[in-house]
Amino acid sequence: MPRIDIESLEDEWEEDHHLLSQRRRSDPLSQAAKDRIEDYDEGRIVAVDKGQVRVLFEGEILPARFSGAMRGTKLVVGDRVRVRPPRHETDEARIVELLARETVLLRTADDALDDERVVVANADTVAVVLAADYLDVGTRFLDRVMVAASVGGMDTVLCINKVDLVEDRSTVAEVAARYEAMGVRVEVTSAETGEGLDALAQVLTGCWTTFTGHSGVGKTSLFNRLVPEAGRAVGEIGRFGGRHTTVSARAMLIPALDAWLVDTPGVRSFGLGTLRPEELADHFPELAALDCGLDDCLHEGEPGCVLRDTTLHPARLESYRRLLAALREAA
Ligand SMILES: Nc1nc2c(ncn2[C@@H]2O[C@H](COP(=O)(O)OP(=O)(O)OP(=O)(O)O)[C@@H](O)[C@H]2O)c(=O)[nH]1
Ligand SMILES: [Zn+2]
Repeated sequence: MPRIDIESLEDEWEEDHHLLSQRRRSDPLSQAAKDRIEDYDEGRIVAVDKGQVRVLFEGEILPARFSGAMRGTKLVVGDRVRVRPPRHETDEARIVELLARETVLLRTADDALDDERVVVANADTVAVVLAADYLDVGTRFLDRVMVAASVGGMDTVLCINKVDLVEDRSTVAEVAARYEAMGVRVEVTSAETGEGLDALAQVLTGCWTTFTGHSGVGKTSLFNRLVPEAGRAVGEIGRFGGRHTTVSARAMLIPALDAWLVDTPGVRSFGLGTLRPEELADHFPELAALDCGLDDCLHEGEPGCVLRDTTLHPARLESYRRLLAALREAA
């Protein structure tokens, strides 16, 4: 499998985006044109590359261009849009309007919440894949993604993969229980032996799920097991090449499950938007449930803070403190 230079791909992505923004136009639309737009049916963006998109429209994946009025709008995978269908054989579909986003996943840490930072819109779930033999490092990453998912309005699912590699499963069980207690759904899997894959498939059914996880945890292997026809599904958006040749996200359908899996290559961490330090606790389920009775308490051991009397898992407390420090620095 060819290795890619993520830094240079990200630079390229930024350049493309810059070019697109320079073409920004702001022609006001006539009322008649607005009325026409409202008549068009909805589609869903399934791939974005260099300002070109593919849209799922009436069961088909079509290449599409932006209408003039859409210039300067950055579309992302998962966006709901209105589509003017192709009018003749050599015509392309046109995206005429972006509809409001219900959820967002942001790229990069601690940035302002703006369109340029959205990598995926309207996904239901973020699935974090961790390797069973690497849970210490993994849970720190998971804790950040859980906050990003919560800020963006999505649920988190934890997938502990490579469970065939650990003999003693007590750590896996402890981590699973820790997160289940917070209301996170946990699936324990092996892409090698097939363990847990049916349960994972169930979680994905009928949803748009964004997969994330460090390199080597087994995301591709899980995809390949879940989507035996992955080659074909990818082929449908073939112009964008294999998964390592595109820098934006794209979605793949598992037809049998009506599940869309979103791949976000080149995104190394997820941003927390414009979250203020005093809001962080709202996105830690164990802390959100606490009521200190103190205004804007950061739960750092202030006199009277209930955290003093609460047994928060030490690893979660450490994650909380680290993210708090990061948010303070960004503020
Ligand atoms: N033993 C074992 N090996 C696995 C499992 N899942 C994946 N692997 C192996 O781990 C290595 C990395 O797997 P990938 O699926 O490429 O991991 P990835 O998360 O897609 O990695 P990137 O593409 O770099 O982000 C490969 O050699 C896989 O065969 C598993 O459940 N058990
Ligand atoms: Zn407090």
